[in-house]
Amino acid sequence: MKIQLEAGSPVHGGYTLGRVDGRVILVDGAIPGETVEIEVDDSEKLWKGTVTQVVTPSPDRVEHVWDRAGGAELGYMKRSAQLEWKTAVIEDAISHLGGSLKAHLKDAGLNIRVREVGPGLGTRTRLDVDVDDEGRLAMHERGSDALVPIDSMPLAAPAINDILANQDAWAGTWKPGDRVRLIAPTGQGPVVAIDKDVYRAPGEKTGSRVLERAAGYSWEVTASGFWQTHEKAPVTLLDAVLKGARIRPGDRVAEFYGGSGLFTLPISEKARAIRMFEGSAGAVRDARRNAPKAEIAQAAINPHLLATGSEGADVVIADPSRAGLGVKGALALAASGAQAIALVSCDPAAMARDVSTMVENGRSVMSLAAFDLFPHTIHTEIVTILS
Ligand SMILES: C[S@@+](CC[C@H](N)C(=O)[O-])C[C@H]1O[C@@H](n2cnc3c(N)ncnc32)[C@H](O)[C@@H]1O
Repeated sequence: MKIQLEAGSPVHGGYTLGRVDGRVILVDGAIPGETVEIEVDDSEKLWKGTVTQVVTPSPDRVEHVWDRAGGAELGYMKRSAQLEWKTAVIEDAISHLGGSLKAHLKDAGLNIRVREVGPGLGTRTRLDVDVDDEGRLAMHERGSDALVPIDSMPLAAPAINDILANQDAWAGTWKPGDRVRLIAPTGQGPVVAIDKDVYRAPGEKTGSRVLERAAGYSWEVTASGFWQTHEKAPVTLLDAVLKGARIRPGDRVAEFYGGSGLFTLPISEKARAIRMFEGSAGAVRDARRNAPKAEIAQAAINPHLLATGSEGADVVIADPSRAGLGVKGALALAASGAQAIALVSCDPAAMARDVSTMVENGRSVMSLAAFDLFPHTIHTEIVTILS
């Protein structure tokens, strides 16, 4: 079914809100204010529509930076419009899921504004791709299982694009069905990781870890493990967390979801002591090498551990995955004796729930900074400091 409507405000997931005859439709591919024709999928209770024609284009509409495959959902609008979009999505999450948080932020004079971090293209240091039946590197079409062969990906760093453009030279290194990670580390030349094997040139294996550098520190990170993907993410998040939490030399710090030690290493140099918790065995091995002064435990983090692990800490840092802390986890941190809590959230809805839970249980937001570390996508990174 085709419908024409005016696209309303953006919401979580990359949609704008549309309304027809009082019914709400989630619209994919529109910019607020545009009149668009959409193909409606009415198979679910909540209708969704995909733009088939833009009737009245927004002045913010540009040629898509990457519509060959998924991974750049907002690539059809100017970067400034993407920042406004992401800001509106965070505000919407706070209004709908944040309880009294909206009023709390207003009273504290804190405005939300997603900040641009560097250029929109050429900044991604990791790209996960598949090998198709013909041995070509490929990505999934958005919302589909179909593989599209690629020889460039504009969001990725130039060194990754060099590998994509010269992939014939790598024939024989990977095979159909492989999952391949292309990495352009900040501290060394590019590598290709296929499962546990890492290559610095076609057929030429190298060590399993890559060197990352930021803010005068360096980390060795397992190629297949987690590391922030935007080249400026480490320095941006370190700055926001370290300055925001105001860690002093006498402080005892508890860190949860510490990964390979991005925050653990600098804090272990600044604070009296840091205890870090992380679930992945590989990340824990890396973190122990990267931050030998820290006490690092491999553990499944849950509300009980958030409570016991933060006992005696002056500062708590938590950087959970997309699901966030959860209400019980946020309650545990709110009840800790820490003077400062730094929460790094990569999902606006989880952030709104976690921060409002802490605010409604005695904590105050000192700052809330949102960074566009995933340009052209729907994702944002948010650092909230609470006292
Ligand atoms: C967003 S990453 C952040 C890592 C690190 N702070 C960084 O910026 O590089 C989240 C980390 O939490 C870990 N993790 C996620 N859920 C976990 C859980 N329930 N228990 C323990 N670790 C978990 C993941 O292995 C991952 O390393």
